[in-house]
Amino acid sequence: MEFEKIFTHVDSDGDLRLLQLTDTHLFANSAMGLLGVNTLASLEAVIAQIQQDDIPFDWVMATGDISQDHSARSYERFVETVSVLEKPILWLPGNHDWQPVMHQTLSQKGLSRAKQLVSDHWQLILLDTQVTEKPHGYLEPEQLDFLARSLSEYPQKHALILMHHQSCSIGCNWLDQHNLKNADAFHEVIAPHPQVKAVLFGHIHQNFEYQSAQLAYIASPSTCIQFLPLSKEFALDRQQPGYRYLKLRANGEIHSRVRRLAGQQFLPDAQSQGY
Ligand SMILES: Nc1ncnc2c1ncn2[C@@H]1O[C@@H]2COP(=O)(O)O[C@H]2[C@H]1O
Ligand SMILES: [Fe+2]
Repeated sequence: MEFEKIFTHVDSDGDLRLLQLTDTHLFANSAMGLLGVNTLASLEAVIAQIQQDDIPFDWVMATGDISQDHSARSYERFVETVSVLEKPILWLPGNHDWQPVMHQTLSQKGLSRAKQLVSDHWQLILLDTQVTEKPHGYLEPEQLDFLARSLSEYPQKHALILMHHQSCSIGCNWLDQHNLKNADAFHEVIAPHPQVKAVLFGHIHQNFEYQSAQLAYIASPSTCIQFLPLSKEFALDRQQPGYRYLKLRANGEIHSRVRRLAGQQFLPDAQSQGY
């Protein structure tokens, strides 16, 4: 597999500004929902919120589970809906995505295939952790090699690593069984590279931030349904859909926050036991 790279230049303040959108779980049929939440309507509401918030950003990062039904139409809907932001989008696959259709459709709709973004002070590395038709994640040797190579290539630039699955425990037992299975191998690769500042992920459908001795682990709410933090068993949250904003400073600091929709418009079916 070929890993494409993009070079980008940021304005004089040196900050690289990102929006994270994750786990949109879209369908071909715009009337369909996940556990009672219409996923296209909730994504549209999040996009409208972003426009209203009017925060300056340069790139959109889509961290997986774009589609819930594997259809080309669901991927088209993603691009059509997010394109109103008029910003470039980079993406990586989640456990629910169907990569043959995902690659083809997103490329046809004009999205880059790049998995490395190199800026003045930062590089972003987007990894594929998908294990076909399994909810947990795994980094194949090819992905670990790509990561190691990219980090060695730019030792002077701060690094943000993006992937779908969590490489640390998040305190939800039922979700932690669907984690990155070879997190040890991942941590071995990044250990000699102190420029790695954070790993940004999706999958857990909740806000999450944890700073370890070496790096920060950061996740964002889904644009549809939310899982209850710190719950042993499957449990939904009444928190609303949202997105994350990140400002990557020239000095290596990350300033970030989560923004959720106001109100209670998107509430999942409280009786649901999973999907
Ligand atoms: N009740 C459940 N128990 C365990 N796993 C579940 C349950 N319901 C859904 N899942 C899986 O857990 C995953 C977590 O987020 P995903 O969006 O990847 O999709 C979810 C399903 O694949
Ligand atoms: Fe998901």
